[in-house]
Amino acid sequence: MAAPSSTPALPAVPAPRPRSDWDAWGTRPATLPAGAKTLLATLLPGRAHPLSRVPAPRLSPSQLDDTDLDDLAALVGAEHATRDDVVRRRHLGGKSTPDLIRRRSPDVQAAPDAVVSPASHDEVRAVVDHCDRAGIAVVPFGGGTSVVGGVDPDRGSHAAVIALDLSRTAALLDLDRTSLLATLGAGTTGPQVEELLSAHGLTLGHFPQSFEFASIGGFAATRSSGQASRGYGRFDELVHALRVATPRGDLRLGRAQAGAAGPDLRELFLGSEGALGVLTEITVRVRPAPTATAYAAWSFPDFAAGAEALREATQRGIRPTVLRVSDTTETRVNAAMGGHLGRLGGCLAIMTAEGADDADAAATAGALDAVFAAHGAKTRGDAPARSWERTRFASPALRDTLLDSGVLVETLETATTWTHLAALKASVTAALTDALTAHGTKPVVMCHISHVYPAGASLYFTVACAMTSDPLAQWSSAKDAASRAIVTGAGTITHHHAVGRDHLPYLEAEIGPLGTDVLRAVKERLDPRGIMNPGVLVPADRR
Ligand SMILES: Cc1cc2nc3c(=O)[nH]c(=O)nc-3n(C[C@H](O)[C@H](O)[C@H](O)COP(=O)(O)OP(=O)(O)OC[C@H]3O[C@@H](n4cnc5c(N)ncnc54)[C@H](O)[C@@H]3O)c2cc1C
Repeated sequence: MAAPSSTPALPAVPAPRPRSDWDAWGTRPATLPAGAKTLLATLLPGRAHPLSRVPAPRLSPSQLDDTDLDDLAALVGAEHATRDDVVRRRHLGGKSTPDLIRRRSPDVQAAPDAVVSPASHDEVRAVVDHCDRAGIAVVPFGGGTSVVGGVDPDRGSHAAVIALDLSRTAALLDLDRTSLLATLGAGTTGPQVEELLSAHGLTLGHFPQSFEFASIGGFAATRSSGQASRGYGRFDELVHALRVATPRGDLRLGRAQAGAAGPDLRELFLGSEGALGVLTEITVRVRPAPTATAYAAWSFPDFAAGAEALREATQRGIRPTVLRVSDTTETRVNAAMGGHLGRLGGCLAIMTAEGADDADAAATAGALDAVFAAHGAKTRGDAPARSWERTRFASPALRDTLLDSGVLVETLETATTWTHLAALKASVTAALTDALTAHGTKPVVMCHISHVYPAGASLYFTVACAMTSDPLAQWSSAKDAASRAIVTGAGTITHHHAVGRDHLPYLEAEIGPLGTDVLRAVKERLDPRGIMNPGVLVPADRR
């Protein structure tokens, strides 16, 4: 890409972007693709419980008194501290399937008592100080795309809770072109980050499926992983420095490259999920935007062969940008749903590889091809990978359309070592299948390897089944069964969705009682009154 003719001035503020609808993913309903009807007939043998959207939800009344609202308004501007129901309903929580099901309930919806939107670190600092003094819980709210209950309006033991909406902090604050470091306001969303960086011929390369709405502060607070993680690294690997506002004071972490000044305190805040403080400014490693991309796909005879091929390629150091393989069920369902992927059998693997030029990108595809062929893979050209890239942000909106038809679709993820991968996949699949079958709704359980590392990989499950008349109980028992299979099967309770409130009951099985104590001690030191996101990372009732 040619260098821009003039360097845009900093700080630079991005164009505003539409937010996701309050009760769905995205901004407009998705149409089910061709082939979905056949799939629905298989999934819904005559007992659909469709769930409609609620046009005018009833919200819990605000518990924030006039004095506190006035005080907060004085800190951020009257129009940026509000108890208005239309604003509060955009902050009811995240976007898991249970969240979307709850939004369709005619019952009163638990809402934050106010939404407060600071525009800078100093305003965040002032709001946190006020809430600490007044005993008001604070839920940092980035894009609100959490799928683990991370942005639920939980008051804990406090009288009121605010959603601290960080969208007004969106900006490119600083750019060090020499070191390739960009400092961004925490509320900058994925597309805004790329817009701001592309003006300088740069990219961050972080593309989670929630890219369109999630924020850079949220990526850091949840240790997000993007679809291009093989090429660019997980989000935590992209973070150079952080500025944090905690109830006890401010921190600036990540002064120099590769410091050995004791334990790396950035790691305390990467994955801190708003429970320790507010990440206000994030300095990330950026790269020149890619100049060439190669696309390729293969079909493996089975998942074991695909996993083994990905392991070998990764351990040999072959580094495409995106690399993933679906199991046979997911490959078949995608083929039935899409039409794009034709009638592929076996297990589909796709790859994209960025390079300095076409030959460089093609060389990565060629290196993978050589490894994959030895594992029985057949090449499938570039169309499946191009099709995946074109449609990759569109599929989550189908969840809403499927709920309309009485189909529950939800995802969950884990990671483990290559040694335990096959057994973990089998046990989680069995747990989901058994739990949902016990409800009389035999599911379709699909899985793909979404992120690969030399020592292991992540497993991403998608589950679809007919919805019962109590879909929250239905999914809760399946999720519990899967989570138990994960923690007893050498998996992590989360590879990238984070802990939130939903995974908290399973965290101690992973980090042990001492690990839980360490987290509690850090929380007590930084947030002695427990105002920060009560119930996330540390149980609210144990403080
Ligand atoms: C359809 C869909 C697809 C998804 N795909 C992916 C994926 O591919 N990869 C992936 O990693 N995740 C994915 N997620 C999960 C989610 O998008 C990520 O967790 C994302 O990082 C959250 O960003 P956010 O800005 O929306 O954060 P929010 O949902 O607003 O917040 C998430 C957590 O971080 C805290 N938080 C947010 N901002 C700050 C801040 N500035 N300071 C301190 N704490 C903060 C919140 O309090 C909360 O605990 C997906 C979610 C959905 C709904």
